Amino acid sequence: MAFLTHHICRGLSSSAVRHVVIKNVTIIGGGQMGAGIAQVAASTGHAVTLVDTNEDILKKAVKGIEGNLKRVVKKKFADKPEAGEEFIGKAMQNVSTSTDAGSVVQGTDLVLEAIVENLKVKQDLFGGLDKLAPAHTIFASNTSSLSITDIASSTNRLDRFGGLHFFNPVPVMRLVEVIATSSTSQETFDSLLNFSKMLGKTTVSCKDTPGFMVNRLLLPYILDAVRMYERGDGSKEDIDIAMKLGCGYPMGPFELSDYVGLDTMKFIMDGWSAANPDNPMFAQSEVLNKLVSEGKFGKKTGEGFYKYK
Ligand SMILES: CCCCCCC[C@H](O)CC(=O)SCCNC(=O)CCNC(=O)[C@H](O)C(C)(C)COP(=O)([O-])OP(=O)([O-])OC[C@H]1O[C@@H](n2cnc3c(N)ncnc32)[C@H](O)[C@@H]1OP(=O)([O-])[O-]
Ligand SMILES: NC(=O)c1ccc[n+]([C@@H]2O[C@H](COP(=O)([O-])OP(=O)(O)OC[C@H]3O[C@@H](n4cnc5c(N)ncnc54)[C@H](O)[C@@H]3O)[C@@H](O)[C@H]2O)c1
Repeated sequence: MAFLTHHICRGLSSSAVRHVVIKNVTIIGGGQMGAGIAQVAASTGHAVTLVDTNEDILKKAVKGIEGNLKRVVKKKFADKPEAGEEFIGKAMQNVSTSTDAGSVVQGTDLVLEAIVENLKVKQDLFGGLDKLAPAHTIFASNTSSLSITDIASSTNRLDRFGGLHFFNPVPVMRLVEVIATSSTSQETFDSLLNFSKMLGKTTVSCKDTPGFMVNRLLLPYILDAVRMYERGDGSKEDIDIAMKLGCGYPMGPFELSDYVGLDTMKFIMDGWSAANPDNPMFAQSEVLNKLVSEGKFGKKTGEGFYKYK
């Protein structure tokens, strides 16, 4: 298990508050997001323990992190291959893995969750870890759009609970939404803000409102694109081209959906639909349901709206 570091910042500027300096991080969920966050945290000098349900997933995650670090190094150390190798070596040394979250949280400053987008599953995870993690440990969720307040309600550390919403792919996307509930303490918020900055990200401060900032605007856009396609008003290819060339977006809505993962997209939609049953925007999508029921989750399974094999 990685070493324990827990510092209280003192003697900063007069406006600064005491907060936990996050050095030792437990990331639960080694999928797209968890592995990406682990990569960035490890390469910025944090001791990271990545947790998932089985060894195969963790092996794949670690292999992916190493592969992506090579991409980073190719550009960052273009003229200094030895320094690049050293950078990768140091980052990889900072990563350890476990299939037992309970046994690794004792020495951690932050438990950051990036598991399936399901309220009950996230509550069960945090409820269990709350009894095992030290008092100073901060809990945070990378949920796309579930309420942080609802997730935190399974714990007794409401003041040490917040949201850290990263974007996919984490090593490339520069934003982190830092979310405070009405119970999140200023110290916890500052710790989460500083941690995100240490990762080299730009932060925005969000209240715990549905979809925070980005997804509150992105969700209606993507869902409208799906409806447009379902109505036959345009092909998915043309809608994607339209948004890329008409708006300068790097991906069209269907490419982006495949990139996010259609399983995750359906989880998000179902959550919003349950919370807003009368809003037609969140009504079930036949096309999305069919693809998900066929196991076509997008890029990660080789097929979604498009084929990747
Ligand atoms: C209904 C619900 C819907 C809501 C969904 C919400 C989901 C969620 O909550 C919010 C999100 O995340 S929303 C999603 C938000 N996300 C978006 O909106 C993403 C939109 N898409 C994009 O920004 C671009 O298409 C990409 C950056 C993905 C790829 O760029 P490209 O030009 O097509 O292809 P490229 O040339 O291959 O890569 C370019 C550079 O990136 C580098 N690189 C890539 N992956 C890497 C990795 N894993 N590691 C390290 N590096 C990585 C690569 O090496 C290269 O570096 P170089 O130094 O330039 O050589
Ligand atoms: N995909 C995106 O673009 C994106 C962007 C921002 C936020 N998010 C959010 O991040 C979270 C993860 O998304 P993802 O795309 O990485 O999903 P993913 O399916 O790629 O990975 C989820 C991982 O969590 C693991 N997992 C599930 N339950 C677990 C448990 N109880 N304990 C340990 N591990 C468990 C799974 O085995 C899987 O490896 C979701 O809440 C999602 O909404 C996703």
